[in-house]
Amino acid sequence: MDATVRIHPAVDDGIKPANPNFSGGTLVCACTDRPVKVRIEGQIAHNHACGCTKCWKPKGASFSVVAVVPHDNVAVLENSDKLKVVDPSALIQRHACKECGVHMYGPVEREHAFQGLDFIHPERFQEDGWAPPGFAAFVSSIIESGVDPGRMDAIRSRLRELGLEPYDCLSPGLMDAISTWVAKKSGVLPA
Ligand SMILES: N[C@@H](CCC(=O)N[C@@H](CS)C(=O)NCC(=O)O)C(=O)O
Ligand SMILES: [Zn+2]
Ligand SMILES: [Zn+2]
Repeated sequence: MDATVRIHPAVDDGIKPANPNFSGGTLVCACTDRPVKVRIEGQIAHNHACGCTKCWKPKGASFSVVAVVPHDNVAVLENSDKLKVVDPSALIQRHACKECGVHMYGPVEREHAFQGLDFIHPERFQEDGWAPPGFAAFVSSIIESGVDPGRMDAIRSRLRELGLEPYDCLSPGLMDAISTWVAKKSGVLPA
């Protein structure tokens, strides 16, 4: 394995398996003073590495690790006054801590296949046991953050070694789900 290619701290030294008894936890931002705390009920879904420029990445990481949970399972526990929406025009309303910059949760409120889901970064859980990432999305997008295009073969190989199949958009299953939603909405497929 070429471990010199750094992807993200949650995967670089081996991916931890899910605890089947994980029933939720608390996400905490990086502030030492008055950290934002967000309670998540239940296990996360569709966890993946994302290479896009919009998802929050820890320092030095080329990918984020991001998953979804139903919006009703998300509750801000402490210091909500520190939260600000990064880009109000985006599909994902990423609520970031104004001080440390960590994205705490990102609801999809717009009419979309992902409506009702919130995007979260499970590495911010205080607890272990969350479902590990299963694929890598928006891999080519890391070039937009300044990664040398000549490193892409090595990065895709490393992702495959880690069991994170690389895709330049979302995984086929999620892309199919989005297109199915669009086809049913337009009426070309029965609802
Ligand atoms: N190449 C673009 C891709 C951005 C993108 O489409 N990100 C995906 C994955 S998170 C998305 O669904 N974005 C919706 C949003 O940002 O609201 C970038 O890196 O900025
Ligand atoms: Zn913070
Ligand atoms: Zn992303």
